[in-house]
Amino acid sequence: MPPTDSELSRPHRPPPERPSDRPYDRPSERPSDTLAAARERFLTVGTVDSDKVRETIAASWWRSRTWNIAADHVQLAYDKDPDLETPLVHGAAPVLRRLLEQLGDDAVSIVLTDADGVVLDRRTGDRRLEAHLDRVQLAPGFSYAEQYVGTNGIGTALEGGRATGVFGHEHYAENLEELGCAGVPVRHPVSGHLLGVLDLTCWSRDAGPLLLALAKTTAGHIERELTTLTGLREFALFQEYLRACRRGTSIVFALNNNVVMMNDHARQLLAPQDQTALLGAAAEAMFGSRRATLDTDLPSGAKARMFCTPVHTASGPAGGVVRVRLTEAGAGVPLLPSPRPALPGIAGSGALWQRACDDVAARYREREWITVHGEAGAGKLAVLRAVHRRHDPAGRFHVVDQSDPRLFLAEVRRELTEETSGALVLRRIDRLPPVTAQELTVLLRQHRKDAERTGERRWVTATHQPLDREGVIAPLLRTFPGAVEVPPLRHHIEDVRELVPVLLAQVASQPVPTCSRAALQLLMRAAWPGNIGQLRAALAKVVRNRRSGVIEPADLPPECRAVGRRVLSPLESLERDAIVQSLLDAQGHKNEAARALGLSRATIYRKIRDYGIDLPQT
Ligand SMILES: Nc1ncnc2c1ncn2[C@@H]1O[C@H](COP(=O)(O)OP(=O)(O)OP(=O)(O)O)[C@@H](O)[C@H]1O
Repeated sequence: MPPTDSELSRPHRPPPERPSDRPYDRPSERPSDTLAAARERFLTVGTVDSDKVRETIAASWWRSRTWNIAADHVQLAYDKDPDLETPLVHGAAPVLRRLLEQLGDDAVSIVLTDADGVVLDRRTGDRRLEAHLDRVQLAPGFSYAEQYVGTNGIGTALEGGRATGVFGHEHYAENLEELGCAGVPVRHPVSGHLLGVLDLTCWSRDAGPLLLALAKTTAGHIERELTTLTGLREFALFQEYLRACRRGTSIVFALNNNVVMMNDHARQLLAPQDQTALLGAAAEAMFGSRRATLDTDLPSGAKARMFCTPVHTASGPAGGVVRVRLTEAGAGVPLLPSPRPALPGIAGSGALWQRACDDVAARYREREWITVHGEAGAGKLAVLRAVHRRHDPAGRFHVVDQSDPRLFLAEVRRELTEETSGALVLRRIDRLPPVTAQELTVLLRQHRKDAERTGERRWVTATHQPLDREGVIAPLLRTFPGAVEVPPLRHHIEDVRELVPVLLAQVASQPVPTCSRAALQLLMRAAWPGNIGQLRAALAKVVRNRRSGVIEPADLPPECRAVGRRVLSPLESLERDAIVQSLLDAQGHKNEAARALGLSRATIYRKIRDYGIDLPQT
């Protein structure tokens, strides 16, 4: 049955003590002039009345302000040619048609957007509402992402990754104040990727709890259509992939527009830039309908032979499976699998993170003295500790911190006289006063000479954060023949998924809380300038208030909710890793990095901007 005006309308009850932000947002139940006054105060004085404004809305207002949205007029992005040949548009079409028939000429508009908030489809049976939506440009081609419009049902649902209602004066832009919107994210049924938003919009005075309930049901119906459409195709692809994996020890990929599958051999044997190059070549080969064998030169210098098998179903192409044989190894790429056992106590499988761990482990085996550098909280000490524990679980692991420079040298001297084959870490040597750094240099040089004579197996390492100039510690750095960089968290952001349970286990007592998918999405989109250390501190803050159960977006501190980036697909993460590595190899020279990857100059600049890659200047 279609909902009627009376079903959608809101019961008038007295306002609650505090606004609720329960699992899904509900329309405001307080008089609209109170909310209007709260909004006015926020816009003029910059304070939020937390007893009058729901938390989700307040967080979104802050984001809107960060994006410099003008509240009195909005400037929307317009895409004159949005992609309408997508599974989302096809899957949604019958569902939207049925709903419009049910709604008849009720004043409710059905809107479908893509993952960037660009309106793909809008259906309305009511002329007056339709004309108003045209005036506020809630129309095909215009983006209702929060960064253009501020708080609204579409953009705010996209930012939070969950069903969200925005009603009347809760909108940031004043020309939306007459509307009530309920936006629900629509996800790909297999990959879980965000595809877009289903939004229902009506006059604010008509909006009630049923609007959000109806939007959720409709989004559910679209996802079910997508399951039928894509389920068969992806199931066929998965079966073919498993068959290829079972056949032997070769590298296997399977891919289509939505999913990339890659077996362990691919991860272990291929450098990130080679993975990207192979996936690119495979994607092209998949356009054909026949099996193909291709020989490819990879960026690392390796050569590969690819056996591509397209997969078809009765309803069309489903993607393809590729087996790869490396015919020649490239620089630093082994031809045989090297099983990579997990390091104790730490998480992370992103390409750059793994590379840093492998590098430290290789230096450990040689007992090469190294410095480990990287941004604050990137995990420098954690990697050193884990590598040492893995090889010598009972061995001595001693850390000397620079926090008290007067005691620092005495402690290092004492430690160096210990007879041990354990590890010594000099932490944050960039903060040592110049005199201490000089004395330490002399002490270590002398010890190295003695150690070479006696064959001592002690492993001496130091950590430091990025240096503007090496300056006074240059001689100290030269005492360490090797250096390894630990990447910032934003360069292996997908590892947040693995890090969160490990960090929660560190900071919470039993039973350890878990993290909902929506909260995880937010954590994966935050900037984390303080890296893993900051993520750990944020989770410690959360568990002080929630000792068990499931962590939801509302539990997260504000720093996690000022989000600015979308979650990358597996293929995009690989590409981002390859670009970062190539830039590092080229000392930051973008043209050189583009050449090594076979990209044009314009493309690498665009990708650096899109992925938010921000490397220290060299
Ligand atoms: N991969 C990881 N898995 C689990 N916990 C980690 C990981 N990396 C870092 N941590 C935790 O994050 C916190 C910060 O890490 P760590 O102290 O190693 O950073 P750092 O780079 O040495 O910091 P600083 O720059 O301040 O010296 C620590 O509590 C550490 O245990």
